Amino acid sequence: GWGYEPTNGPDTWAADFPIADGNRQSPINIIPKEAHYDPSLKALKISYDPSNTKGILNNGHSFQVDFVDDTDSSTLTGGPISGVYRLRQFHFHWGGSDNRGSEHTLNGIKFPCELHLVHWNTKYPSFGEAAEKPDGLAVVGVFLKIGAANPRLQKVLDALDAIKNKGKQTTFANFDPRTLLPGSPDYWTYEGSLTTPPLLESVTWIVLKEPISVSPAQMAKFRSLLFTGDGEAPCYMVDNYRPPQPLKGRLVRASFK
Ligand SMILES: NS(=O)(=O)c1ccc(O)c(NC(=O)NCCCCO)c1
Ligand SMILES: [Zn+2]
Repeated sequence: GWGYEPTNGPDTWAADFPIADGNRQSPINIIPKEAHYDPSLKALKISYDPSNTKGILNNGHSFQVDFVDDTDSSTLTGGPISGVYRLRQFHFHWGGSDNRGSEHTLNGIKFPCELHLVHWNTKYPSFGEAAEKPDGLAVVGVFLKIGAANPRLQKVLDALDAIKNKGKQTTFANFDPRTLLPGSPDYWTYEGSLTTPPLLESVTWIVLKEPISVSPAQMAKFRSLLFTGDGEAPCYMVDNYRPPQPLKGRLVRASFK
């Protein structure tokens, strides 16, 4: 199956997922000077209920923290979206060293890690249905940059020892993903896709301007995970990022001047 190795990585995905060469693929390189300030863009309204936290899973491509999404208790509204989107999960992408790892880039600069908070439009009956619609998903992206240790990340990182291998999951409760967000509300937004197969063109991307911090030791925790299952030859989970894709005429809007 698909992955991030030379034999199954991003350059091979178009064979099984031809939409990889589509007109609204993600991620992209964001060039702030070429973004269009849109005064009609609203502030993001984020309201999460920590009691919705369901668990943490190594899915063989990243690890994700899953949320109960059968009610409107953890939602995203406002910003560039209409209606109510429910939080489904959050996950990360990262590099084998601090000079790479993010999916979106800023003026061609890669960050060591990128957080994705995945939400789906409640006008559709489920995440799966929404994922197939052009306005089905909204993903908030947050850059992580090397600096002081981030205490908000630590509870997530401390759970990784229990999910080292592909397919492992463990209990994870009462986590408020809001604590992972930076102070500034400023964002860029554009129409794009999932950054992993099936690469569905259903995502309104909302990439926050202000990064959050992560320390080198915390990055080493991310890199201690394995792509591989128990009993397989171990392969460290690193460089699980897709590089930027062609803009193909899309506008990137900014919520700030
Ligand atoms: N990186 S992303 O654009 O925020 C993103 C958000 C939600 C997703 O569902 C996926 N991709 C996905 O689920 N692929 C199916 C197999 C994954 C492991 O089970 C990617
Ligand atoms: Zn992602």
